[in-house]
Amino acid sequence: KSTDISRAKKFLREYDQQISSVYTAFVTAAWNFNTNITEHNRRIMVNRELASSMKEKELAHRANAEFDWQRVRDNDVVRQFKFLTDIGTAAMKNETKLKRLSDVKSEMSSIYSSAKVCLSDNQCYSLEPGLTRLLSKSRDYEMLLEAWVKWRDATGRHLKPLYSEFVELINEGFRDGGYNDAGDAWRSTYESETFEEDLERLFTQLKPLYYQLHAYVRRKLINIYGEKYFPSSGHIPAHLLGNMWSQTWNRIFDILKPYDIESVDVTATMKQQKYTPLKMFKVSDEFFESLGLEKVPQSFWDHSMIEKPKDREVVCHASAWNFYNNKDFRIKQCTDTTMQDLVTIHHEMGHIQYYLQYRNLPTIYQNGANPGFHEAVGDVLALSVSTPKHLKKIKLLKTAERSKEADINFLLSQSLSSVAFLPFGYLMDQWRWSVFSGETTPDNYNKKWWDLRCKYQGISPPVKRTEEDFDPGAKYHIPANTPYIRYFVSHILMFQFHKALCKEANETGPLHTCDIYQSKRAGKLLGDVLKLGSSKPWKNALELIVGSREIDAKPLMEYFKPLIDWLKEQNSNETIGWNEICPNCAT
Ligand SMILES: O=C(CCC(O)(O)[C@H](Cc1ccccc1)NC(=O)c1ccccc1)N[C@@H](Cc1c[nH]c2ccccc12)C(=O)O
Ligand SMILES: [Zn+2]
Repeated sequence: KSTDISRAKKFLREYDQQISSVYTAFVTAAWNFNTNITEHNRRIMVNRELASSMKEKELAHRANAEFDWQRVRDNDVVRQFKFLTDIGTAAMKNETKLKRLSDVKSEMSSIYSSAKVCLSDNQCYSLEPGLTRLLSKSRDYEMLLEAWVKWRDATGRHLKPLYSEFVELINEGFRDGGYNDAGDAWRSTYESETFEEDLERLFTQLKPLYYQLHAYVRRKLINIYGEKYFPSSGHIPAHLLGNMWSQTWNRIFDILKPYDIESVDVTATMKQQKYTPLKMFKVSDEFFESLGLEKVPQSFWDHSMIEKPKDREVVCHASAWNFYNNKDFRIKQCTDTTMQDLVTIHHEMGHIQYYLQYRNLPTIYQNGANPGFHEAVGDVLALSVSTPKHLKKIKLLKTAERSKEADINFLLSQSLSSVAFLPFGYLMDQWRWSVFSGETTPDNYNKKWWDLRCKYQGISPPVKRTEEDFDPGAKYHIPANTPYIRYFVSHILMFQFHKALCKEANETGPLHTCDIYQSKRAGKLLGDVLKLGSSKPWKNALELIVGSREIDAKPLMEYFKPLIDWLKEQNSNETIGWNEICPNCAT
């Protein structure tokens, strides 16, 4: 076996050329299925995915057979070989099972994305935009309850058998790939021995902030809906928080807002100014360009799907696509004209910016420094866009007064989408890792889910749940098999990035008023980190942007400091927190 550097580099060039063409073929088929859900498109996608796995397997096998690559005296070559020989489920020995794995996953995706529910108003709704709008706007307890239950009937209930089969297959695949189970493989992408302890420490650090917010919101909701709906255990019924999964609460800001001044939710103004999805994407693209970062190419505007088509079923959940040909990058999103969707657009455009920044790296390095980095890029810019100062600049707000009341209103609004999210972002993969490890079996999927939801989020199911239900399956990322801890990591990272970029932009005020718009220095610092892709360990990338190698919750706490003090005052007569066990949970 060779350790010759030039021979190894020649193999890597061949690898890059071969793997990028099978990825382009697969991604194209996946795009066609996601933007037109038919059995025909599903089959083509499954076949292309198999071909891609076969190619990964063949090239990994050749790499191990021809090279003693761990001993090549070039760290970059060794890193590329380490990644390309780690092929995950593509190592599955039984190819029939590998095809079944792909079939089950695409069938779950079809069921979830085509699901509709008909309510007692004799209307039938998809998740987007119908149920999403209803969950945000309705203040009718029974209406919200019907939508919450029927969505779970239409998705989770049907998915449970498929998901339990899926778990067996994906675990077998990853075991053949050298891992204990799928969770072990997913956690390995963070290249850290202490990953789980680090997460636990971060969550514990942030709990007090979440508990204060929870107590404030619970009091406000009791005042609106009445004491009788709220269990004595201290939990908040899950369907009252403005979101189908209670993961972000910003959509009920209007009933939570502390001071009656101009609202920072500019949805109404966007509608008045006849904002279209295209205009919203242009606003986002212009922000990236103002930092001296890349604009999206014309092909992005030609091929993206930014509105829900009327004539076919599509996967509406937003996503950003790299076609691995250095020129084709797209977003698929069923955009609604809301402030929330303007933030989501920045999130997706952040993925595209990462693609554009690392497009010239070898394919094997075209990933985030870690998955949390990829999720954080757009959200960092959204922190600047959401400031009253910026919204005034783009004429979505008339005044941007700096007052204590305005600051509290703004910080509360921001906390409803980032602080409220933390326990959900943390628990999703606690549940999934326990399923992959075998600790949670199909006969207690739902019990484990509600134990975690009750314990970490302090929410409870509004009606009794059983093991016929499969409530995790009602959230996109479970049937889509998309890891979720990346969003928890990104929610911490984004405030570290924000603090570093604000300093670079010479923004001196309080962190929550900082807007990095048009700062070429901030853009340069961010761009240099994104250009690394996954070519360096993520702690190196983190050190480059924030000057430390550790994920740290302090910038998040600093950002919300004024709010924490205010919430403690507001909650002086409240019982903070809730009992571990919650009512209505699976018996
Ligand atoms: O799922 C998304 C956005 C969709 C995505 O951009 O993360 C998308 C998900 C996906 C992954 C894999 C296949 C299909 C869809 N991820 C990407 O498009 C993507 C792009 C490049 C690299 C990795 C992922 N957001 C999460 C959570 C979230 C993100 N930002 C937030 C801000 C506040 C609150 C919640 C969130 C959610 O909706 O629960
Ligand atoms: Zn994302």
